[in-house]
Amino acid sequence: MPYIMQTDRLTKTIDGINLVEDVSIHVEKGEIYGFLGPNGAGKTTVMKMMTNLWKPTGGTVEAFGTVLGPASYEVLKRMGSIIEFPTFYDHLSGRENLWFHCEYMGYYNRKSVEEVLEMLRLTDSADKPVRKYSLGMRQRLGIARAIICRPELVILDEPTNGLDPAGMKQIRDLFCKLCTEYGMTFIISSHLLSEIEHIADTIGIISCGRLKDEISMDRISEKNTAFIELSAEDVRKAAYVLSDKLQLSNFKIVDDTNIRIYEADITVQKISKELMINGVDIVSIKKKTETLEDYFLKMTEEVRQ
Ligand SMILES: Nc1ncnc2c1ncn2[C@@H]1O[C@H](COP(=O)(O)OP(=O)(O)OP(=O)(O)O)[C@@H](O)[C@H]1O
Repeated sequence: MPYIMQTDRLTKTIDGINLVEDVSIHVEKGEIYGFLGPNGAGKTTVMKMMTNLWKPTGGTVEAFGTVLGPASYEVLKRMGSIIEFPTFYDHLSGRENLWFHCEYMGYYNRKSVEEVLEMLRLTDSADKPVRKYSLGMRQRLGIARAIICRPELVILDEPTNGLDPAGMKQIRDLFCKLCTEYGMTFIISSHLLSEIEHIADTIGIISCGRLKDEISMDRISEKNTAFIELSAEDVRKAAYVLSDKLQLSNFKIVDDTNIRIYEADITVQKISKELMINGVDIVSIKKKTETLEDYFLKMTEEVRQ
C-alpha cells in the first residue's frame, strides 16, 4: 500500500536531547489520521519535519512517494498546513491575506477565496484587519489558508485551538466533508482524544517522543477489554484478598479507592463474596468495558506519572 505520507524512524535531536525518536507513521490517501499525544509529546516536532520546516536528525519523511529534502518545493505545494499558531499580515484583512497566499502559491482562483471564507464562516469579518480577529477567528483563517489551494494533504497542528465547542464541531464536520467530497487527506494533531475519536480513521499515539501505537479506529474498538471495577474502602486490603485469597494477578490499583480486575474467568459475585468474608467494605463493584479514553491514557501513562 503506497502511503501519501510516511515517516521512517524519524528522529530530531537538539543539544543532545531527542525530542522525538524513531517515529514511523503511515498515512493512507483519503483518510483522517489523528495524531494524539499529551503536551510536549513531540507532535509539533514531527509535523515540522513532515512539512520541511525542520530537517530530521535521523530517518526520513516521504510525501507522495518522494523523500523530502531541500528541493521539495513541488511536493510541498501539494500540502496545506498549520503548524503551531498561524501567522498573518495583521494589518491586512482576512480576505487580502487569502488572496496573497493564493498568489504566492500560484493559485489564481478568487472564487475559491470566497468559498473558503464561507466554509469557515468568516465572510462577515472578511474585510476586517486580522489584528482585530479573535483567537478563534485567526484559527479559522489559518484553516481557510491551509485548504484554499485544494491541497491533497492537509497537516494541522491542534487546529481547534481557541474554538468554542460549537465551532469545534463545525470544523470537525468540515474536515469530514472535505475528506469525502474532495478526497483530501488530513493529519490532525490533538492532545484530546475526544476531539478526533469520531472523525479519525486511524490514530497514531505519541508519548515522550516515541510512537506508542498506530491503529485503525475499527481495530481499537475490538481491542476494548472488559474488566471488573471494584471500589472499596480499603484498596490495599482488597488487593490482598484478590491476590492471596482468590489467587488473581491480573488487576491494577487505579487510585485510592478503585481497582480494575482483568480476569475473564471470575464473576462479580465470587469476588464480592470473598471480600465480604474477609471484612472488606465494598463501595461498588461492576463489570465495565474499557473506553477509548482509557486506552489512550494507558498508552500515554508514562508521561503522566
Ligand atoms: N526548539 C526547541 N528546542 C529544544 N527543545 C524543544 C524545541 N521545541 C520543542 N522542544 C521540546 O521538544 C519536546 C516536544 O515538543 P513538541 O512541541 O513537539 O510537543 P507537542 O506534542 O506538540 O506538545 P503540545 O501539545 O504542548 O503542543 C518538548 O519537550 C519540548 O520542550
